[in-house]
Amino acid sequence: MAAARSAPGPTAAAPRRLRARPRLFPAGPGSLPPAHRLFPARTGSSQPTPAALSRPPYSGISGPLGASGCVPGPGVADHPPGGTMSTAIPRTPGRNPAPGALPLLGHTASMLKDPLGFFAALPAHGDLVDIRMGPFKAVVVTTPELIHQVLMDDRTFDKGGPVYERTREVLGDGVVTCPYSEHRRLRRVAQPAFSPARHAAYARIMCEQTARVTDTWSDGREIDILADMTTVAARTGVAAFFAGHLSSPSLAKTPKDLATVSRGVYRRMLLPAPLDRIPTPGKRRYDRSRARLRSTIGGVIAEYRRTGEDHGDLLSMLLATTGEGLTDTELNDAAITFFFGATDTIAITISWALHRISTDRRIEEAFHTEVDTVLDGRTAAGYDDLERLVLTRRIITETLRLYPPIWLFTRKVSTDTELGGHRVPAGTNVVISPYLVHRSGELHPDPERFDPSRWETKGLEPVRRGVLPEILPFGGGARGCMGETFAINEITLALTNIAARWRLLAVDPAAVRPTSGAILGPSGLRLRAAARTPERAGR
Ligand code: HEM
Repeated sequence: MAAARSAPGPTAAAPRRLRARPRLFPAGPGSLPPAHRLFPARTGSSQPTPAALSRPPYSGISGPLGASGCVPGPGVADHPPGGTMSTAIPRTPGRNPAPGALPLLGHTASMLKDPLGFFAALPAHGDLVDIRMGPFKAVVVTTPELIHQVLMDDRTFDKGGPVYERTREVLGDGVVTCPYSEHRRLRRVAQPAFSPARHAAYARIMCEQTARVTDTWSDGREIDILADMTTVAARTGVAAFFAGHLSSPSLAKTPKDLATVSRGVYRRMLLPAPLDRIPTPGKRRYDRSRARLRSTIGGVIAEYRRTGEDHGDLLSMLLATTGEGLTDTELNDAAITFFFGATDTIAITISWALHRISTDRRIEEAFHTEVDTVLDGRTAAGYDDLERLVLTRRIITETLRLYPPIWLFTRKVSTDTELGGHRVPAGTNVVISPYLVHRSGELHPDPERFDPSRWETKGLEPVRRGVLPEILPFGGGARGCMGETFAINEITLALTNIAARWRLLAVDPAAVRPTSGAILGPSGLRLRAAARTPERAGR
C-alpha cells in the first residue's frame, strides 16, 4: 500500500540497496549469504504505525505464535501429493537442463501432475534451468538477483513466452500482455484509475459488495467461499471500473468461467501442437468460457457507446482516449484485462487467507481481537480503518507469500543478451516463478509455515532498481501490477468485514489443495459460517 510505505514505523530498518547489479553471492552450494543480508528488513505496509497497535493484543501474534504456533492444522497440505519441500534442496550453480524430460512432451507430465513440486525443486539444478513445456522450450530463472535483472529490463525481457501467448487468447493485447513497444502508452491511459484520490470511493464499493454477499449467509451454513468471493470481487470490479453497468445474470457464470479459463490457459500452454486444437470437451469448455467473458465485457462497452454518457470511471476514461489512438479492439482488451485482473487474484487470496485463519485458533483469535478493537462496536470497516488493520495486512502478506496467485509468468528475450554469465539469444522464453522464490528456505526460514509474524518489521516492498524485496507477488519493475493497492485494500476490507460478523470454520482442511491452473487457487475448500454473536448474524 503506497500510503503505508511512505510512513515507516518506529522500528523500521533502512532499505539496503544493490550496487550496480553485482553478483550478490558466488555460485555454489552453501555460498548464499543469510537471507536478511540479501533482503534486509524494510519499511512496509505491515509496519505498525500507531503505538497502541504495537502493544497487546496485536503483539500477541509475534513471540509465542512466531515461535511455536501458526502451523497448519492437522493434515493441511500445502503441496499437492508429491510436492517437494524447498527447505532441504541444495542449490546448484550454472545452467543445466531439468531432469525427467520425455520425448515430444518434455516436462509436461511433471508440470501437470505436480507443477508446484516441479518448480520448487528447480533451484537444485541451476541458476538457470532449461525446461520444455510441451511445445515451448524455456529457461527458468531461479536466483533472486537474476529475476531482478529480468524484471528491471522490460525492453530486453519483453512480454511473451508460453504464459502470455496463451493468456493473449483471453485478454488480447491489453496492458498485461502487450509488448514493450505498446506498453507505456496503454499504461498511461489507465493510470488515472489508480490514483490515490480514487481509493476511498473504491473502498466504499468494496464494503457494499462484501456485505451484499455475506448478508445471504446464515448461522451454520456451509459456504463455497471461493465462489462467493469471486462474486464479491467481480461485482466490485464492475462497479469500480464500469460504474455497475453489468447485470447480475451476466455475472452469474463468471466464477466458473474464470476458473475454466485459468485451468485452460495453463493446460494449453503445456500441449504440443496440434493437440491444442483437438476439440476435446475441455477445449470446448475453455472456448465457451473465454467467449462468454469477452462478450460480457463487450456488452458493457456497447452500452457505454450507445448512451455516450461519461460515468467518470475507467471505461469512460478509456473511451475518451479513443481519439488518441485506442482502437475498438484495444478498448475491449483493456476492459477485459482489468475485469480479469481484479477478480480471480483477489477472490483467491481472500479464500486462502480465510482457510489459514480457520485452521489456526491462535491466529484467528488475534485477528478477531484486532478487528473488534479497530471497529469498536461497528459492524463494518471502511477506508479510514485500513491503516490500523496491521495484523490483517501481515496475514495477507503471508498468504501472498505462500500462495502467490500469479505463481508463474514468462518473458521473451527481444535481443541477444547475457544472464548470470550465460548467453541468452533473442527468442528465448524465460520463466519466473514467485512461488519458487517465496518457498525458498534460504530466504524464508521454515518456509512452509504460515507465520504472519515474519512481517512485523517489514512489509510488501516494490521491486525497483537496486532493491530486491523478499517476495514478489505483484511482479515488479515497469510491468509490476497496476492494481496492488486496489487489491490489498479490497482483501483487507473483505477479511475485516467478514470477521466482524462471522467465524468461518474449516470443514475438511485436509482436502484443501492448490490447483494447477494459471492462477494458484484452492480446491476442496469448504468453510462453515458461525455467527460470532447472534446479533451479528443479521445487520
Ligand atoms: C492479489 C491480487 C493481485 C495479484 C497477486 C496480482 C499480480 C500481478 C503480477 C504478478 C503482475 C505482473 C505479471 C508480469 O510481470 O508478467 C501483475 C500485473 C498487472 N496487474 Fe495485477 N495482481 C493482482 C491484482 C490486480 C488488480 C486488482 C488489478 C486491476 C484492478 C490488476 C491489474 C494488473 C495489470 C494492469 C498488470 C499489468 C501491468 C503492466 O504490465 O504494466 N492486478 N499483477
